[in-house]
Amino acid sequence: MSDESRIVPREQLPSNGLHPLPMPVINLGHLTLEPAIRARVVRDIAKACQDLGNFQVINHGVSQSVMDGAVEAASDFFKLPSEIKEEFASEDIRQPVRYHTSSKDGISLSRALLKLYAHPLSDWMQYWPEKPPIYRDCMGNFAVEVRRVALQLMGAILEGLGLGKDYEHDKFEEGLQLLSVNRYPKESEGDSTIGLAAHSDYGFLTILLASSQGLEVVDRNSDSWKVVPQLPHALHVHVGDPMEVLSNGKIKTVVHRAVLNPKEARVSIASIHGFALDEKVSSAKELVNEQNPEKYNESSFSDFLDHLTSNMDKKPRNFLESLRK
Ligand SMILES: O=C(O)CCC(=O)C(=O)O
Ligand SMILES: [Fe+2]
Repeated sequence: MSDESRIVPREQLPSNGLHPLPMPVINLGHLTLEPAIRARVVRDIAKACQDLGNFQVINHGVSQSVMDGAVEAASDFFKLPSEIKEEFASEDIRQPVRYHTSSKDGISLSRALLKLYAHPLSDWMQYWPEKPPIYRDCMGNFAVEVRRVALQLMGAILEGLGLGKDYEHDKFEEGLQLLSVNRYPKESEGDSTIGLAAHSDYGFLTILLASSQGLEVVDRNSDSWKVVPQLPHALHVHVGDPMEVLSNGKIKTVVHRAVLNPKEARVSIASIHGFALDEKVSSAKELVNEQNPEKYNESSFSDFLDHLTSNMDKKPRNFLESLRK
């Protein structure tokens, strides 16, 4: 996603697309069971975050009808005549609702994007599209439900880091949620086989719902691209730059991209979760010591947007790298 991500020169990596990534699948329902079971799930999530940076969740509490409704609303929006969609176009990357199809951001090679601020919903929904008529309800229901999953996961990850599930509780509760609603053409109709080039996200967590396969991630073990399998009823989760900062490098951000699907146009909804616009993220003091000195300077989402704006005309610099001490 253009505004919440950084560009990484990963194009040189071999594409190993035929080999799907072995994907941990976490049963989130087990998080609310007895302490011993919860502790095991927390360990599995912590391991997935540290080893791979991504995993999938099932039994997450977002109903299939809510997921289908969000995908339908997204698809129907992108089918609207251009002049209706273009009403949401803006050069200002701070706009809470923004539509674009150009490759000005350097990473949208063959995609249309509608970016929406989503939390608190009552502040932002009034700016969302009113067409198609199901849009606000369907996307709003998904936003609320997926945010609950994100907060639950964040608690488990913080617990897994040894910080306790309520670490910085208020900052997560009051944090931003952004939806990147993406539409990619069928492969034969795209300008390039890549829809969205390599990047990492500017949120602690991204939860992704997609209508079909197309997401690829860099597998750290083989340093090659791997296809993310599309599992029924599952949501895909990956960590972003602020998680690397908060964990002082214990958890690494995930470089990913979207390739065009050969069989059909594809819609994806990435829900991105961070602190409030001006709230700084720094490495947890509990994870900093003589052996592990603080690796990053603190920054806010607002700093990231400033960074994007000031690098817009040049090849964008990697934001996370710019924070490294
Ligand atoms: O469409 C996808 O699979 C990925 C989308 C994504 O990475 C994003 O919106 O940041
Ligand atoms: Fe992304």
